[in-house]
Amino acid sequence: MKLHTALTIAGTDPSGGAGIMADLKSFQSRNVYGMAVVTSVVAQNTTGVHHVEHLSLESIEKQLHDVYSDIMPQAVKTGMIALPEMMDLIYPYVSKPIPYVMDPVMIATSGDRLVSDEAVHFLKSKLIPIATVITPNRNEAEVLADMSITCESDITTAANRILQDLGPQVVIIKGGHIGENATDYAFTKDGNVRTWTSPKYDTVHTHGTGCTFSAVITAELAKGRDVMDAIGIAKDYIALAIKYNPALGNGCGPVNHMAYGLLSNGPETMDELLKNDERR
Ligand SMILES: Nc1ncnc2c1ncn2[C@@H]1O[C@H](COP(=O)(O)OP(=O)(O)O)[C@@H](O)[C@H]1O
Ligand SMILES: Cc1ncc(COP(=O)(O)O)c(N)n1
Repeated sequence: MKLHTALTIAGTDPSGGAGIMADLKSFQSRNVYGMAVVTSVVAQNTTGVHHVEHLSLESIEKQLHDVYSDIMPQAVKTGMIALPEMMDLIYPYVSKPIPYVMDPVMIATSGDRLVSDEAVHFLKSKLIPIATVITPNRNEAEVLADMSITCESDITTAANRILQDLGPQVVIIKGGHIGENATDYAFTKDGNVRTWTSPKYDTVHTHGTGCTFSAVITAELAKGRDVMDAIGIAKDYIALAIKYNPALGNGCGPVNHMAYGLLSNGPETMDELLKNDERR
């Protein structure tokens, strides 16, 4: 049975809620073979970030080489890339002709900063221009567009600035931190705009929502799905994952990666997968 393949390049979360751990859970839930290159080892849990150790450039390079020289991913995402030197190293790998989803991770849900100012500058000048999709939350969009976002028209202005000045194909401004509902806005380079709305669940358990959302998009792009369809699936997935969160930990807990598969009639039952396989 053939599986689609996706790679995440990001930091870790030993408590399993965010970073690489959330990405691999998302890939697996969407029936995609997940691979992971670790950039930084982060001691964190639902209460916050407590220690960060960056891996050496040599280690990151060797991990990237071992993946790309053996199992070529069909889509790649980046999460926490804390230092500009790491971005330099990663750049040639994410510029390969496969979809590249960039989650411009800057600050954890707990409020802890995860990347340096210099890295943000590099993110803007180097990685975002080659991204297929970028998925900033409100704060990240404010930094990228260099303006504050307080209403819907600010979202449009910020997205247009990001598209024009930084040049990704699609920018999704996530509404987890804006408005009464959870509305996400996607703007494409060729002028399309789409929104997806779910109820905003009144919960503190949103640790790893951004990682999960962008990882599901990556998994769907690895299958060759259209970007807008991929975003729609990611939106349904994250809404159910938050709604049915397992309420773990003493702080902002993780989401439920089992919810979407169990509760939605997703297109990919095992039967359908096997049928697809026979057709190949
Ligand atoms: N309380 C919530 N209820 C429903 N959806 C939410 C909630 N918080 C975030 N989301 C959704 O989760 C996804 C990640 O958004 P967000 O939390 O803004 O990202 P980040 O984790 O990067 O801050 C988006 O699709 C957003 O709309
Ligand atoms: C290693 C790592 N990467 C990213 C996040 C952001 O998490 P969130 O998805 O809650 O914004 C995190 N807390 N840790």
